Amino acid sequence: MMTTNEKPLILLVDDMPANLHVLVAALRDDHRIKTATSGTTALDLAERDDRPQLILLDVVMPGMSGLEVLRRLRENPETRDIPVIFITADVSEQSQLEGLDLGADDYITKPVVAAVLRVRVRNLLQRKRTEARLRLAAHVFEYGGEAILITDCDNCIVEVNPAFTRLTGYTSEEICGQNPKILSAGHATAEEYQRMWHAIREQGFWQGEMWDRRKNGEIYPKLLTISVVRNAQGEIDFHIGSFTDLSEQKAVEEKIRYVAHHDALTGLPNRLHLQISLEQVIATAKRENQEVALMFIDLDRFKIINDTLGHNIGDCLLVEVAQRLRECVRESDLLARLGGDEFVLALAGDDVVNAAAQVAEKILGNLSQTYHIGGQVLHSSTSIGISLYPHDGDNIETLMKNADASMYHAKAMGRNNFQFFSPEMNRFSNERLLLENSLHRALAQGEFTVHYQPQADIASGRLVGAEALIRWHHPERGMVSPLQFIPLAEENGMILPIGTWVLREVCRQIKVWREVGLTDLRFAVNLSPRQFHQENLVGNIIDILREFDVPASALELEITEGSVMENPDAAVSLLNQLNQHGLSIAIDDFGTGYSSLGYLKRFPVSKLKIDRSFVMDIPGDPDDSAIAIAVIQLARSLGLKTVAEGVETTVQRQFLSDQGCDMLQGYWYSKPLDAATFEAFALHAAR
Ligand SMILES: Nc1nc2c(ncn2[C@@H]2O[C@@H]3COP(=O)(O)O[C@H]4[C@@H](O)[C@H](n5cnc6c(=O)[nH]c(N)nc65)O[C@@H]4COP(=O)(O)O[C@H]3[C@H]2O)c(=O)[nH]1
Repeated sequence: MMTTNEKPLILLVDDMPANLHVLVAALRDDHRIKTATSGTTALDLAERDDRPQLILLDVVMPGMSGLEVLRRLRENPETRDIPVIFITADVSEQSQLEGLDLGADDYITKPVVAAVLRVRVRNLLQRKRTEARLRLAAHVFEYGGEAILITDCDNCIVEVNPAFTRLTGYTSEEICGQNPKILSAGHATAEEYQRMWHAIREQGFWQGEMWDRRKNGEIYPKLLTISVVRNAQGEIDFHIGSFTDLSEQKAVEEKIRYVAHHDALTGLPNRLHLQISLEQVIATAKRENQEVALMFIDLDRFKIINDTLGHNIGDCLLVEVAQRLRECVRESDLLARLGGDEFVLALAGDDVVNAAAQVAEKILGNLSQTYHIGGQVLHSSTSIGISLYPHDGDNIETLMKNADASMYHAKAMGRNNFQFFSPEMNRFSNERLLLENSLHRALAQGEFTVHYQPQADIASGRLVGAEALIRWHHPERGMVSPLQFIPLAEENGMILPIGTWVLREVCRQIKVWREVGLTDLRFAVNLSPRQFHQENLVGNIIDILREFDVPASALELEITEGSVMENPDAAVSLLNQLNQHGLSIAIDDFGTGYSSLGYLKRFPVSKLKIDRSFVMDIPGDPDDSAIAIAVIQLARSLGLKTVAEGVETTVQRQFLSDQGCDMLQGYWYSKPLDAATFEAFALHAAR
C-alpha cells in the first residue's frame, strides 16, 4: 500500500534497453522506477508486495507479448486493478481496440515524447486516485452505519443511503423528492430551525440533537450533522445530512441518571436526589410564601435486627418500610432514603404543621404493624423529627440538622413518637455529641463502677438480692445518669463492651462476697436489647461465670419486653438456652411496652418487674393500681414471681404486699449502694 508522501512506483516494461532508458530518464524525477525487459519478469515484479501504481507496457516483445502480459494481469485479482499504458509503434485501430478491450487505460505511441509522457502519466495517476476516493466514499455511503440524506438547493431529498432506510423505515423510492420536514417529530421551535438554517448558510455546517419520527410513528432522538456542497460560484448545490440514532445512548444516560439519583435497595430517591429536589422545593416555597416540613424518619433499633437476623432480613425490612412509607404519602411529597434506616420526607404547603403531624401519626401507626419477613415475625417502631422552613431554618443544612436533632429527641422521649424542633434540642444534640465522645474514653479510663440496689422479700423484709446498676463518674461532669448514656451506648454499639464489663465486674464482686459468706443472694444485671441480641451471648456469659467460679443461680438477667418482642421466635430459643444453664430471667419495665401475653406464656422467664411508673401513684391512682394488680395476677397465673420497682412509701409496700406481690426494690428499702456499703448492708441483714 502506498503512503501519501511516497512517490508512486512505476514498472516500465520493454525488451529494448535503449527504450527503457528513454522512459526512465523521462519519469525518474517524480517517480520510483522498476524495469523489466520481458513479460515474465514484468508479471513477477507486478505481483510482489511493493506493487506498482502504474505499468508502462511495450506491446511487441519477444516471448510474451504486451497484450498477453495485460491479459494475465487482469486475470489475477492481485494485479487486476493496476493501470496500464501501452507503449507501441503499432497505431493500428485493431491493436488499440484489442488492448482497450483487455482493459488498457491509455496508449502512447513511439517515439515517446518525454513531456507528453509525463503529463499522461500524471493525469492517469490522478484519475486513479480520484476513482479510489470515490469508491471509498461510495462504500461509506452504502455500508456505513450513519444515515445519510442529500437534498438539493431547494431542500428536496435526492439521495438516501441504506442506513437511512434502516433507521427511518423509509426506502429511497418513498422519500426521494420529499422535503426532510416529513421526518420531523415537530418538537423543535421555529426559532431553533431559524438558528440552524442561519448556521448552515453562514458557516456551511450545523450539528445538534433533534427528535424525529420513524415511518412507524415512533419518535426518537438523533444527532444530526448538516454540511453543504457549493458549486464554483459559491452557491449551495446540495445539503448533506448525516445522523445517528441516540435512543440507546439516551436510554443508557437515563439509566445512569436514575442509578445516581436512587437508592438501589428501595428504589426511593437517594441523598443526592433529595438535596437537588429539596433546593427546588424550598425555592418554590420561598417564591410562593409557603412552608416546608422536613421529617427525619428513623427506625428504632433497626441495627439490632440487622446485626442479629442478618443483612438479608434487614434489607427486606427496609424494602417493606419504604413501601409502607410510600403508602403514607402523596405523589407530590418528596420521600427519600438517606442510607441505613434513615428516611426523609418533605411536605410543602400552607398548613404543613398540621399536615406533618397527621402524616407522622400515620407513619408511626403503619410502621409499627407486624412485619412478616423470611418466615419471621418482626416488630419495629419509628422515631420522627420534624423541622419547618422558614421557622427552623432557611437552608437545607440547618433544616436537616434540626430535623435530626428532633428525631434524637423523639428517641429520647421513649421512641415511637414524633417531635417538632425546638431550639432546646440543639443544645441536647450538642450535648449528646460531647457525651458520646467521652463515652469512648470512659471504659479505658476506668470511669465506670457498679452500684447495687437491694431487693427484699415483701412479706418478710428479708434481703434476697440486688440489681446491679452502672455508674459513670465523668471527670468533669461528675456523675452521669445511665438514663443519659445507656441509650447513647445502645445507639452507637458501645453497649456491648460496656455490658461485658458490667457482667465481669458483677461476677468478680459476687465471688468476693461469696467468700465472705454472702452465698444466698441473687444479682440482677440489665441486658439492653442490643446486648440481648449479640452473637454468642450465652457462651460469653457462661465463660464469665466460669472465670470467676460463680454459680449460674447467683445471676439473673433483666431484659425488656422490647428485646424479646423484636423477634419472639429467636428470643424463645435464646431464653431456653440461658435457662438450661441455670440462669434466671426477669422481664424489666413490664407493662410499658407490648405486654404480649400470648408470647409471655412461651417465654421461659421467672420474674416480672412492675415498672416504677405504675408503682409511683398507687394506691391513689386507680388506673395504675389496676395495672399493678393485673400484672401480679397475670404473673401468678403463669407461675412467675413479681418484683415491684421504685417502692418509696410504706403505703405502696403495703398495697403491693396485699395484692400478693413477691418482692420489692426501691428507696423505701434502700437506694442503690456502692459495693462496700452494700456489703455492710448485706452482712448486717444476714445477722
Ligand atoms: N425515683 C426512684 N428511682 C428508683 C427507686 N428505686 C430505684 N430507682 C432507680 O430506678 C432505676 C431502676 O433500674 P432500671 O429500671 O433497670 O433502669 C435502669 C436500666 O434500664 C439502665 N441501666 C442501669 N445500669 C445498667 C447496666 O449495667 N446495663 C444496662 N444495659 N442498663 C443499665 O439505666 C436505668 C436507670 O438506672 P438508674 O439511674 O440507676 O435508676 C435505677 C434506680 O436507681 C425509687 O424508689 N425511686
